[in-house]
Amino acid sequence: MTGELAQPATLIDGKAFAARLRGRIAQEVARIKADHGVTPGLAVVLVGEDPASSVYVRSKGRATVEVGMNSYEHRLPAETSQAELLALIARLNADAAVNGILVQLPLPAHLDETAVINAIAPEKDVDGFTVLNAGRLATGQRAMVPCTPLGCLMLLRDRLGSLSGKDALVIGRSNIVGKPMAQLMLADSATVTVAHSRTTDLPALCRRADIVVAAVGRPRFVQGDWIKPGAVVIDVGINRTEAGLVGDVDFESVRKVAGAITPVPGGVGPMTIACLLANTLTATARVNGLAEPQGLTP
Ligand SMILES: Nc1nc2c(c(=O)[nH]1)N[C@@H](CN(C=O)c1ccc(C(=O)N[C@@H](CCC(=O)O)C(=O)O)cc1)CN2
Repeated sequence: MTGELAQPATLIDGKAFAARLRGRIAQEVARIKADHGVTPGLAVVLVGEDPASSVYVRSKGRATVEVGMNSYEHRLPAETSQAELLALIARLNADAAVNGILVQLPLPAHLDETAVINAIAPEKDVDGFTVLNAGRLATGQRAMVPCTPLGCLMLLRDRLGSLSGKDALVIGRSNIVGKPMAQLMLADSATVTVAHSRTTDLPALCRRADIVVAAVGRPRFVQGDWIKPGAVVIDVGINRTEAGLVGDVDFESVRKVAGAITPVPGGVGPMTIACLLANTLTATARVNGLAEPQGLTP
């Protein structure tokens, strides 16, 4: 293959980075408890029994308690109606002990995901998925930022220092990852291209990119001969295949060309949960008029 480097790519250890971030959050939680008598609270709502979602919700609850926050888990049956779900969200919006609310996605098909998300009070929207927070992010205003893109941004800044002037390619245009990721890198003065299923000549676009964020939901989609030597590759994919869990990047071919790459598992995934805790702490500080801990927001 052309462009192979003598050294394989550096592994970006998201698991270790996330552990350090959770450690910092735990210190901040202890400090605001001691100084202000405030304990952050996170409510997570799961509708149905999707096995992967169930695991994520359990991990979120465990991580919440481990950093000293209160965790409120609401597991609802798959046949929960829209009205019942909206009534629960209204109760959580009104509950002063709850600083963050998260509805685990995807929801069962009979529920209106957009309406459910937008029922969450924007100041408690720790997923950053409400239209108000998405609009604030897009217009450069103070927002709650979606957890996965926030985690990717932290890893990129840690690796590169500044993103200014870098050519960045986001593959995928979802509201959860692709669009907010593009907004965050644009705000950091990268030159950002968003590619999707109708993009022509994706490999050519990819070869120009100093940064590639793959969030396309297709196992091992991005190939080594698409990568500019030395580029930083962030793999957001979580695909369960017969060969096990794989990302959206063909790890073996890409690592020979890239300068740095996130593995799957152990890359972006753990950052998603750590950033959820970061957002919950930020939401708690904001609602109580406390100084926001540094380094948890873009
Ligand atoms: N309301 C939300 N729903 C969903 C989100 C989200 O951010 N908010 N993101 C994903 C799922 N997700 C969190 O909810 C998530 C995915 C993956 C991981 C993770 O740590 N992955 C591990 C591998 C774990 C495994 O074996 O499955 C890794 O990559 O190392 C954490 C959270 C969709 N829904």
